[in-house]
Amino acid sequence: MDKKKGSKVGRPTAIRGRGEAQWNCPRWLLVAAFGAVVALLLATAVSFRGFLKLWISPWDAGKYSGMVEDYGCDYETVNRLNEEVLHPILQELVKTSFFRYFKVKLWCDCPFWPDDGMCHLRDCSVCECPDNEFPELFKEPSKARLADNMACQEGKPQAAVNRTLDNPWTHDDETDNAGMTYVNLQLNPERYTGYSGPSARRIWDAIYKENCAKYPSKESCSEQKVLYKLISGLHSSISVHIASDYLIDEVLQLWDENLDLLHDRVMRHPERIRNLYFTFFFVLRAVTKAADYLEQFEYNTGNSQEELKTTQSLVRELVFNPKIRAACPLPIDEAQLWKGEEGPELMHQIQKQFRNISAMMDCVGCEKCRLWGKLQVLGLGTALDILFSGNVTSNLIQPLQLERNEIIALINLLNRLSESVKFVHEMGPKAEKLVKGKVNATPKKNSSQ
Ligand SMILES: Cc1cc2nc3c(=O)[nH]c(=O)nc-3n(C[C@H](O)[C@H](O)[C@H](O)COP(=O)(O)OP(=O)(O)OC[C@H]3O[C@@H](n4cnc5c(N)ncnc54)[C@H](O)[C@@H]3O)c2cc1C
Repeated sequence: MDKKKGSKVGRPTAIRGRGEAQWNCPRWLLVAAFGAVVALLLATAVSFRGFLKLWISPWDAGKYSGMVEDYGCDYETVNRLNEEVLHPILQELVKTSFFRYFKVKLWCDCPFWPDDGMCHLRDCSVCECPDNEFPELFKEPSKARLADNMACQEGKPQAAVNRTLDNPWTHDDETDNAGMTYVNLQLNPERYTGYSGPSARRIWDAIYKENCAKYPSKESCSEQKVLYKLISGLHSSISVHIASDYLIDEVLQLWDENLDLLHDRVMRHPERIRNLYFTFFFVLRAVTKAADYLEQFEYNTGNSQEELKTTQSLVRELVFNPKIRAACPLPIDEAQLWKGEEGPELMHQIQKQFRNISAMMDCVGCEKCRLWGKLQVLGLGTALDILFSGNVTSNLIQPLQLERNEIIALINLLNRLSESVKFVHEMGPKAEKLVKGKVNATPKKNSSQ
């Protein structure tokens, strides 16, 4: 049948009865009408999903429900466990004199490029401890690591990756006292410092592009993905701390939360939240795996016996906590990683990447960010050491040996992550509603203009 003729015949007219008009309707018109209805239904579903996403809290909407990746524990349980058990213990623990002093070299030159960082705010600087403030016992190294007198890595990027160390994941060495200072972490909280721009961007770019690409290839192995998730989770945590303690007014020195920033940098990227939880759990897993070692460690600072007992009992409460063990009984099985022939080579490669990241902390152009960057990367390196060292060639397994500074870094890192998880859980939904409210309040452009 010719198309023109067909279309004329099919068009319903006023003089035809209803039934006639339906029967004579051409097939193309029915198909078009059906298509339109399907499209309408799809559009409604999509916009309803968008509506749900914006108005229901991300926890309620199931955005972050279910299992934390690679861990036998769901988000709700992690949040509850953190708020009821971990956060209160850790907050107490990091105030003790053992855990509040961190030994650090703050003034090494960047081994990768000329220093270009500038941070003008006074909150960029770190107030170092006067010599008489930190515990006398801390002046002695806690244990003899391979003493190789590692100095700063100036101008020797390779030196940062070729050393033979006890902890092959990091390049910090507590036995070398030259240029080391002690910092009271309680007086130098990680918070907004104003450090940003090309210097900060260059470091994050170098970390992600050169040392832990998100997915270097489609076949990218689980081990590479773990490294990416850990760094991304740490990055999320730093952003959360900036958002939770932000300088709203420099003149008035007014500090408050910045929920826009929280939303922009973290909440609107579900993957970054997932990585934060992953990193939190990873470090917690390391702490509980090293429970016996941590329990036995010498926490004496020369202060009162009372304080020593408090520190020891808080450590025990943390590492042997039955609620933690009962709540999430199936953690990541680290023995599943580094399998196969290429296991040892892969381990060396990823250790080298991580040491590069560690060395890159000397390029951070803001003192306080450098302090916390170094501490947290050392904490992550310690967690990696606890969980992975010795997994590749079982005949080389050595008993765990940690330096005092590594334990301080590990526990302070866990505390920072615990704070971030708590803030995201409590303030995330509010940040999302706030941003949605602003979007709704924006006057719509007049269509006739
Ligand atoms: C080690 C280090 C420590 C720092 N500490 C502080 C501090 O204590 N206080 C302070 O005020 N500033 C700190 N900064 C600076 C801060 O991290 C930001 O770089 C700065 O605030 C500028 O932020 P931005 O919006 O440009 O994005 P950035 O946070 O610099 O992010 C750069 C890019 O990385 C990607 N990205 C961001 N977050 C993630 C994530 N979670 N996972 C994967 N990719 C991501 C995005 O593509 C983003 O555009 C630190 C920087 C570094 C490198």
